[in-house]
Amino acid sequence: MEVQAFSSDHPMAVIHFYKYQGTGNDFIMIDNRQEVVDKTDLALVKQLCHRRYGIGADGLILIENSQETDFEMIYFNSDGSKSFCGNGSRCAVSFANYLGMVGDNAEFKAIDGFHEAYIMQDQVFLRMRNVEKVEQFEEDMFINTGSPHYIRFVKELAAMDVVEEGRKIRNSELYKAEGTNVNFVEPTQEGKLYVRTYERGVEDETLSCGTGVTAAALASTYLGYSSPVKLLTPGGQLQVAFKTKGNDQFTDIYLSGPATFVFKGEINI
Ligand SMILES: N[C@@H](CCC[C@H](N)C(=O)O)C(=O)O
Repeated sequence: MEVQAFSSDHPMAVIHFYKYQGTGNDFIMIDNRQEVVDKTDLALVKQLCHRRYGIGADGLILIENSQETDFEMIYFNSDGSKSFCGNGSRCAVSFANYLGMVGDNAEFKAIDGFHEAYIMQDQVFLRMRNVEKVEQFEEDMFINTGSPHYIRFVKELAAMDVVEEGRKIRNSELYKAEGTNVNFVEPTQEGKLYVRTYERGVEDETLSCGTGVTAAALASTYLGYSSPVKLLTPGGQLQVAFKTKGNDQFTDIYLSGPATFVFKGEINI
């Protein structure tokens, strides 16, 4: 990845940022109501997310004003590509609450449409978009939960090379143009699902993926699981509740888990 180090010699602007994490999926949050960040500057997004030359994060989120709803959330992966992010949205709701833009209930706009969310104790509950279809590939599945997810149930997930296996699927003929996130899932003895995710746009394994665990929870209904499904990721625990409609449709999908402020700072660009 090509990035440039920050230069503090001739600062042109100061950006105040906040760092949040949702089960270890970490994000730079910026209040962009005054348009301090040029959202077409993808080199800046890459630079800010870089773990050695920048602040370091899986993604960057801009919170902007919206005419239609409480706020708009604009999500960038660390490589500058755009998508929808479940954990990022939960962190965005927590950040918007901190900014005083919303109370414990919020409605916001994202790249995949409008979302409702609420905060209860230390958990943020996020309503995901309805899922209209599940694609089946022998034992694997593909579900779009706002972002695209390939799901494979495996054994001995803890020992698996998720980066190598995930990258093969992400770069396969079927997906290489648009890319896909790849989730490896293993049922646990306690009736939960252990999920590890290779994320496109980060091009690495992340500690957790909200849209990914949502896809895994919906896919697990074909193995006899029912709502709510508890999921363990390397970064912590999430829950997905939903209603089923017919064979492969899901409505009222709620992803919930913690969304935590880590630190804040400022950077000259
Ligand atoms: N970590 C996210 C998903 C982020 C988007 C993904 N990498 C993509 O490009 O589709 C989540 O919590 O949902």
